[in-house]
Amino acid sequence: MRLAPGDTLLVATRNKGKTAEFRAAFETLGVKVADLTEFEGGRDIPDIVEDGDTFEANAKIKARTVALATGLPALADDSGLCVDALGGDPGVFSARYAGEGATDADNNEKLIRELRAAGASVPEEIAGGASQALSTARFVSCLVLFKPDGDTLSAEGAVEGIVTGAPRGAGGFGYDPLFWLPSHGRAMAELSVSEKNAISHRGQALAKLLRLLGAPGAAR
Ligand SMILES: O=c1nc[nH]c2c1ncn2[C@H]1C[C@H](O)[C@@H](COP(=O)(O)OP(=O)(O)OP(=O)(O)O)O1
Ligand SMILES: [Mg+2]
Repeated sequence: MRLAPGDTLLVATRNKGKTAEFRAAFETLGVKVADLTEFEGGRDIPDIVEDGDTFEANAKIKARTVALATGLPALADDSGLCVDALGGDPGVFSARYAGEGATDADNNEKLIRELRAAGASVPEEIAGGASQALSTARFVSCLVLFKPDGDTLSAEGAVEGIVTGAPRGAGGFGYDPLFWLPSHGRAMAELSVSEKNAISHRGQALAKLLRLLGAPGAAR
């Protein structure tokens, strides 16, 4: 599959934060992005049950569902936060950490509560200037591009950071205000979309996927 300027790529998500990041990345290729709330018939696709055990399984479920419903190639992301002090949780359960229908605020509150209850902390030399550093962690993203002929391409990316109990920034979405980047001295939510794409789990996965598609260096 080739992505050419003027093409529209369907993204199998209802998360506007993800859409904004994909849109910014694909803009550099002249490729338009439409999510499930935007493309013709997208709203009619029922909520997709993400019951896979891995990010890749869930991304494939989302991409396949949308590609088969539309007859067009579809890109999906499944992602989450893996926190060391919680044994890798919430991982694939990140979106529903505080229960089905949980908001980002609910999930962030629960994360801080659980880490405080566990007495988690990070030594200053690792915390990299974070205040209230609670645990090392990584964001993970798996992207799957499902083509209507059944062919799939997938790519994964991860970014390391520190979960803090002191939210910062108003950008991004999800757990971004709690995710401190020692190398940048800022929280993920303090980055612009393009700064985030340049380092994030999703940005790295997308760069790999574009390389697999033969668009070297694009979108970063
Ligand atoms: O860059 C990120 N910055 C902050 N938080 C993030 C990020 N990337 C994933 N996350 C969190 C949000 C959500 O709690 C879960 C993703 O869950 P996930 O099912 O993949 O996405 P979603 O339900 O929001 O949208 P959709 O499934 O329609 O693509 O991990
Ligand atoms: Mg989801």
